[in-house]
Amino acid sequence: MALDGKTAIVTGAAMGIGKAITEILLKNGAKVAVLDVNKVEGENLVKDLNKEYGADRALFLSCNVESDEEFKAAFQKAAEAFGAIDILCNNAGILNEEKWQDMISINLAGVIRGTYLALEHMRKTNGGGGGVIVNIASMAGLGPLLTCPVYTATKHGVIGFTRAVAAASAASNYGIRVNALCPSFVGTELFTTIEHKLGQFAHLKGAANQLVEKLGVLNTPEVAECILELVTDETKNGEAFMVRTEMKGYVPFPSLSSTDKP
Ligand SMILES: NC(=O)C1=CN([C@@H]2O[C@H](COP(=O)(O)OP(=O)(O)OC[C@H]3O[C@@H](n4cnc5c(N)ncnc54)[C@H](O)[C@@H]3O)[C@@H](O)[C@H]2O)C=CC1
Ligand SMILES: CC/C=C\C[C@H](O)/C=C/C=C\C=C\C=C\C(=O)[C@@H](O)C/C=C\CCC(=O)O
Repeated sequence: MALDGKTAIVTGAAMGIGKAITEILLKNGAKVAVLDVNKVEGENLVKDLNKEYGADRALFLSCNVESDEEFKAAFQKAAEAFGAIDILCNNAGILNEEKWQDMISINLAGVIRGTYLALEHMRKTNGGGGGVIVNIASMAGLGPLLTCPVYTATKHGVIGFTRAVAAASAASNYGIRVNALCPSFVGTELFTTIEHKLGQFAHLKGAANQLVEKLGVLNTPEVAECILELVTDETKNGEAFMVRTEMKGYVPFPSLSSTDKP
């Protein structure tokens, strides 16, 4: 899928990984709607991006992914401004084990909400042009992060939802691919402020620090490169792509097909 002339929505795009995703999509010719709850950061970013990439290439839309109305309105405004939507990156997420209900609401329900809205706008069986959705999960969606059980649960949920909806979209001829990205640690505000956001298992932070030592810390452009691969490779649907400092690749899952022997 070439990105020239394509249009994208990125959630949680005012900073961190979402900002890097926005930049790589713009660099490759797409127009991007930057959705975020942080109006100041979002508006400033879009001002700078439009100076760098050309007027009206980026659009800021204030949107909390927890709100059906705000998300719906943002999709509508982006579609009106750009003509259609081809790409959605469900990136908005938080890590705060003390506010675990908020994490479920943003990290998992927000991804489901965004995906279902995108299916309505983009599916070929509803007059749309098809497209691609990338959900930002985490390596914590593949295995347990001891200090963060609820964060781990939300990211496992994102991967399960992504795989199921991808298969359902293909079986329904929607023309929409859905994939998940699973980065290890990335040097953003979410990562650098973690110490203050651990809940009852904060005493295990030594183990988390050892994991950081072992896995290292990615930078946001490295993560954005992987998004580009998931967006442009039209052979990929229902995949989880893991990226770590020393390796990256598609994650194998056990086959549970009824034709397989146990
Ligand atoms: N930083 C890391 O180590 C890793 C992060 N991730 C995931 O990547 C995604 C982005 O994380 P980072 O860039 O690191 O975080 P960040 O904290 O640097 O940026 C998150 C952005 O999302 C926005 N946001 C938060 N709640 C929102 C809501 N309810 N609605 C709309 N926007 C909202 C924030 O205002 C901010 O601009 C998250 O889903 C996170 O779980 C995955 C693996 C590693
Ligand atoms: C402190 C949390 C900061 C950011 C959250 C973010 O989403 C990053 C997560 C990064 C790593 C997740 C690790 C998951 C660990 C597991 O799956 C463990 O069960 C296995 C641990 C290590 C495997 C390394 C290896 O030996 O190859």
